[in-house]
Amino acid sequence: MGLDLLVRGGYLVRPEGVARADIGVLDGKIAMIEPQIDGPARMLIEATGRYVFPGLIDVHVHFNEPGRTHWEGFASGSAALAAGGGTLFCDMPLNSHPPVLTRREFDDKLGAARAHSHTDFALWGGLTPDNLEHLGELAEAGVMGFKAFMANSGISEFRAADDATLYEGMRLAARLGLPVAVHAENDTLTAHLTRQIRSKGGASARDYLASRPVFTELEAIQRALLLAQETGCRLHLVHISSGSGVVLAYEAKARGVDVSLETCPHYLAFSEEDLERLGAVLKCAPPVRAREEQELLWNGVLAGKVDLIASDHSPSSPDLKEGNDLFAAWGGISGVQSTLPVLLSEGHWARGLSLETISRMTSCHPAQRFGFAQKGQVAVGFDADLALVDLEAEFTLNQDELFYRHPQSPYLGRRFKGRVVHTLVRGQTVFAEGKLHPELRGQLVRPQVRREFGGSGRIAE
Ligand SMILES: NC(=O)NC(NC(N)=O)C(=O)[O-]
Ligand SMILES: [Zn+2]
Ligand SMILES: [Zn+2]
Repeated sequence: MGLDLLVRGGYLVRPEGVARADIGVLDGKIAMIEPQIDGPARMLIEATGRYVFPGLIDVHVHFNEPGRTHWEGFASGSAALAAGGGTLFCDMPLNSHPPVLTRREFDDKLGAARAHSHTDFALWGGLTPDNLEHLGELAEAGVMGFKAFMANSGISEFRAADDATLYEGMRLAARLGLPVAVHAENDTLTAHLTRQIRSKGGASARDYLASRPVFTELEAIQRALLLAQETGCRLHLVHISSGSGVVLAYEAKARGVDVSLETCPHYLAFSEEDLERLGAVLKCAPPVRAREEQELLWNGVLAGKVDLIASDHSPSSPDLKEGNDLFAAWGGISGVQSTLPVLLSEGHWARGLSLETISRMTSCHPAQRFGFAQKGQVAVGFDADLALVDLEAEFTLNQDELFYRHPQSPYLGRRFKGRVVHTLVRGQTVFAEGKLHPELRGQLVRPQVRREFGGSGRIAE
């Protein structure tokens, strides 16, 4: 059989372990995996000494197109994703404008994503008090699930979901077989504390941290878990920032609540002192936490309690990140390019986190949880979405290496060990040796809904 591509000699990172093998690709799929494949193949990639990960699936990005493309956009966002070994991103329904609350906005975003994305993509729909009657049409259109904010989203046209909206939205989502993802922070308490601190002139990093303490996150997590249990809705907790949050959610999961736990590289890489040092470029909600919470979060990751890691890449135009008033600055950081380097440096090299666990959290689990049946594993029959990594390469992240529309990031100037050298989407190179290969256009990946997807959408151990 003639192959389109042969990836030769790499160490494949697979759920069952890391082992050396060749990969044969035909029509964008992995057609064979053998200790040695002799071809013939139209193209050869020499991967000796490289680690071959399944391409990263980042289930939480804000590329902000259409409507706020001057903040990021599909072209620059997906290029950065690919430079970090990513092959599939899941775009949030905001801060694109208008946000994705109806079929019409879904179609507009789909058109823009097909025209400009260099990798494959899936799309979240929104769940707000304004669009309960549109969830059905969004499901039909192909959203992977519904995203709700329990606290202020920072965007006036995307309103926070009150308890009644969450409850009704979850009931509907359960019937539609789709998950609900929540940004879990208590709106009343964070707004109250913010007002109190602002009225005394508070504006510093410490003031901002004091306005969103861990318990305000825990309260919202707890409430979301109860609502999921009551409605039978599959719940996805986005960006859990604290180890205490992981402990709370994992207990519920162990009791049988259908919940998946996401955290982000910035909560693992940074703590409160870093926010004081770096300022607005590291501002996000929930905020980075105290060292003890950060270590507790690492414990959760090392113990396999965190299902998946996503970037929550949420940039803005640079002017919104200027100044010393931490409350006035845009909340959201640029990191989609750095997920794997952070996990390799701080996880694998610094803490002994296995490569298999890293790839489970960044690829296999996201695919299983959200029903991306063709994605997430280096295995025969799956899409040939691959990230080739030089595990030993050390580098300092420089501005000229960032593919973001605005080359700002809290990771600038940081030292990393473990570098992505080549990324392929469906067997086609999109990034190699520091350069974007812009030819490929991404496709929409629709979720296989629970009923059809091996019956569960649950993450295998
Ligand atoms: N509107 C946003 O993009 N918000 C995001 N911002 C953060 N995390 O600071 C988020 O995911 O909540
Ligand atoms: Zn959020
Ligand atoms: Zn987000």
